[in-house]
Amino acid sequence: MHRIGFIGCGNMGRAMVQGIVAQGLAAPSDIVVSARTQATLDAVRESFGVDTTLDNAEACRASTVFLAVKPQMYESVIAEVKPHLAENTVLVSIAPGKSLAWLAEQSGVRKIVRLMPNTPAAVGEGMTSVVVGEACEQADIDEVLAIVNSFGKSEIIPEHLIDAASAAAGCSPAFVYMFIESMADAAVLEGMPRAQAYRFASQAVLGAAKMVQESGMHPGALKDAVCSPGGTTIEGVRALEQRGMRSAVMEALAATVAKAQRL
Ligand SMILES: NC(=O)C1=CN([C@@H]2O[C@H](COP(=O)(O)OP(=O)(O)OC[C@H]3O[C@@H](n4cnc5c(N)ncnc54)[C@H](OP(=O)(O)O)[C@@H]3O)[C@@H](O)[C@H]2O)C=CC1
Ligand SMILES: O=C(O)[C@@H]1CCC=N1
Repeated sequence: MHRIGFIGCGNMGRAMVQGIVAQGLAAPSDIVVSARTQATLDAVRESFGVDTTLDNAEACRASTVFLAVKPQMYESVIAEVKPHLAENTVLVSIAPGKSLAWLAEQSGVRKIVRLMPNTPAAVGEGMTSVVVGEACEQADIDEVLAIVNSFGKSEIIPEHLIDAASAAAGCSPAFVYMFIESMADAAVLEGMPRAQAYRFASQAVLGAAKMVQESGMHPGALKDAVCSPGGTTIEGVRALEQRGMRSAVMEALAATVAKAQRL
């Protein structure tokens, strides 16, 4: 594995660095991270032993450079590092709303990959969508896939699907955490201690997700198998449907897509 650069190391950058280091894909000394503040760099170095710098140009001395700053910072950070990006660098964007064409125009870089990762990368259970720019060679693609597969699963998709992929996997962990929190609140309401409620709710979500992935059954059939006739679960299904659960979730994901298109 060649040297990997990260410009920005907040919630998402940190999750990726954590995943890469934990899986041993790259030695910490082969990862260089830049950020805005020394406090972030000290924390990242302390946690993962990677090289750190306040100089974004230093993070560009790598074969693959991740831009892990907020979309609103992309234009200024790209302008700053443009003179330091080598001809053969693979520039990796993780921002919603920034197209391959826009990234190429701003950076002057030929080889560009758009990713949409998610924070479960930190525990090796990420789901990353990968949009490969035309100028990338197979070796570049292999290198990026090796990186993202070190912290979870990935799929190459066409660019027009990235907002859908971002809604379904990039943003959705936030909604799942809200679901887990709500279920735990309900258990606490019934008297269960808070920490125990999080263990129960989170393990149920983990198990249900594995059932979808491994049973080969339709999610609706899996739901039916939980609903005993005249039982307790179907009462809960009715309550959720009365409150428009499916529509609420679809509206939430559609809102993320609409925002990505405004960025
Ligand atoms: N959070 C998530 O779940 C996901 C985020 N993304 C994308 O990842 C990107 C980062 O998001 P996220 O990690 O949540 O944001 P954060 O705000 O947590 O992190 C942003 C990072 O950028 C650094 N930064 C800010 N300005 C500069 C600069 N001028 N030069 C170098 N570094 C700078 C900050 O440094 P400092 O800490 O020192 O202030 C910080 O480390 C965004 O484009 C987002 O859309 C994609 C998928 C999922
Ligand atoms: O909220 C955001 O914009 C980023 C992109 C996907 C998840 N977090």
